[in-house]
Amino acid sequence: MTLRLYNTLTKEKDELAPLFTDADGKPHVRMYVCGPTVYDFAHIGNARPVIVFDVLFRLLRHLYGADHVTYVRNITDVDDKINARAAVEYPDLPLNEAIRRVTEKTDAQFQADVAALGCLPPSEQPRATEHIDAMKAMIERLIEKGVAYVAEGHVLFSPSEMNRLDHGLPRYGQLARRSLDEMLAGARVDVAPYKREAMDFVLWKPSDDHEPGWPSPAGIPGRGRPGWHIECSAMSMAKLLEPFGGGLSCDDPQKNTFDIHGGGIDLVFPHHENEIAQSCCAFGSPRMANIWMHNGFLQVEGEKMSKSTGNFVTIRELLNDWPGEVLRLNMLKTHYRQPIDWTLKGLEESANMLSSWHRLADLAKDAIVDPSFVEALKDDLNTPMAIQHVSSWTKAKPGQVFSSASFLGHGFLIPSDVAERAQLMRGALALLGLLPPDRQVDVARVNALITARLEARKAKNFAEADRIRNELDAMGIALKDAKDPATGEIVTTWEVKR
Ligand SMILES: Nc1ncnc2c1ncn2[C@@H]1O[C@H](COP(=O)(O)OP(=O)(O)OP(=O)(O)O)[C@@H](O)[C@H]1O
Ligand SMILES: [Zn+2]
Repeated sequence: MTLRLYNTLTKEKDELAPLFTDADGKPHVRMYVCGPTVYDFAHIGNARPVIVFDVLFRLLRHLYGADHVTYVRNITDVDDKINARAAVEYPDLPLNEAIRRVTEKTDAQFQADVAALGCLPPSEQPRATEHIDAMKAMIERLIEKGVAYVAEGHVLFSPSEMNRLDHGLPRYGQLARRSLDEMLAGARVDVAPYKREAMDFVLWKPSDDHEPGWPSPAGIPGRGRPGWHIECSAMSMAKLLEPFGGGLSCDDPQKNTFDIHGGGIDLVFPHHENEIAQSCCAFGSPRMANIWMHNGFLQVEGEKMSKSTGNFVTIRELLNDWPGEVLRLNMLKTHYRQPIDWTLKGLEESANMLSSWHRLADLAKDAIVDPSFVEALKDDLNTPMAIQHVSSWTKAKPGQVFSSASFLGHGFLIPSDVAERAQLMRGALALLGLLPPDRQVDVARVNALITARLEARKAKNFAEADRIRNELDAMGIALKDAKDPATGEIVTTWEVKR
């Protein structure tokens, strides 16, 4: 089966068909996920998209090869929430210096938190402040096309003007499945005076002298700063279109569409709708990204975990009590589109489950990736199904056919050989990012050191042999020497210490 992903745009599971081909003739997948606004500790709800799209990134690397996937997750380091936090936290510093301190500190915390949750660094993590020129170029293009206008030092995007353009572009509201007329009818009455219509949204706004700002686009005097939505349109252009032959100077729609765009379900409207409006109008392309994926909410007692309601627990706090892999597994037990209720009981179950998995994986030195396990992930990242499969390796009796009727309609055979099950377990855990760092054994290095130690012993260089044993010990590897009864030679086996 090819990889199928649920697409918010089509409301169906669509097959991924990468648009770009690398020089070696192999397909290249491009994925963009909206990243954090860096002003405060991330909560475990914010970790959900990071973990979900990390699993997808790992799966794509497995299916297409690590060199054939580009995953971009941005860092929003210009935002009024950041300005507000900086003024409160460092009232004695000039605002721009205070902002720099807040964003640097928060970004470092975020990177450390998500690394502890087993997430690989994305291929690129562009910062909004490094792409202001790209934002300005897009804004000027949108004004030229008549879908954006200048008013009182602001630049605003007009969804009504977009819908008046008649050239195969998406209608505003296509992703959210809401019509612009309905939205306008239901809009608030206290619309900012510089907006022509209630649904118009900000591309650029003026900055006071003490606020962060850059020379404004489109001949507007003075300084200003971008709105949130244009940041993602510009950064995805800079990282996923221009390096692949697309961009503002290219009017080939194929070259101005990338493969996957993701984020939490709350980003569908207005953020992603507005990203689509900006990008499709700027490039004249019918699609910004082919597949739009959205994760469901992490909830506490039925309510979305969020900063504003105060019902949140930070990743950092949870990491004090639980290994990152337990938090990660607890997230993956639920399908990414379903809501998760975050409970202590769930965490305890995940901890138990994971320790039995690790015990089995520790029996193996090598990893094998089980095709049925991968099939589950290829079906819209069905992690609960994949986990059910993995659990069967520890639970069911070897040799038994595990007949889960729901498992893609087939039963599957549990290998009777424990060594084989251990290898499968190691492969599955690596693909899900659930091996703790001390269990991610560099097998080639261990084997090379063991060979070197045996050679040292043969040469009666016992000091060197002991040094190597100590080095392996520090890596968490325990050695066992035995004599091969047939040849009389020393044979060394190893295992990961618990
Ligand atoms: N409870 C949650 N469950 C799943 N994803 C979430 C949750 N809260 C935020 N996200 C996601 O985290 C990412 C960062 O979002 P954002 O920076 O808007 O979060 P936030 O400002 O902390 O939100 P809130 O104020 O609601 O807590 C987005 O992709 C968003 O969809
Ligand atoms: Zn975005």
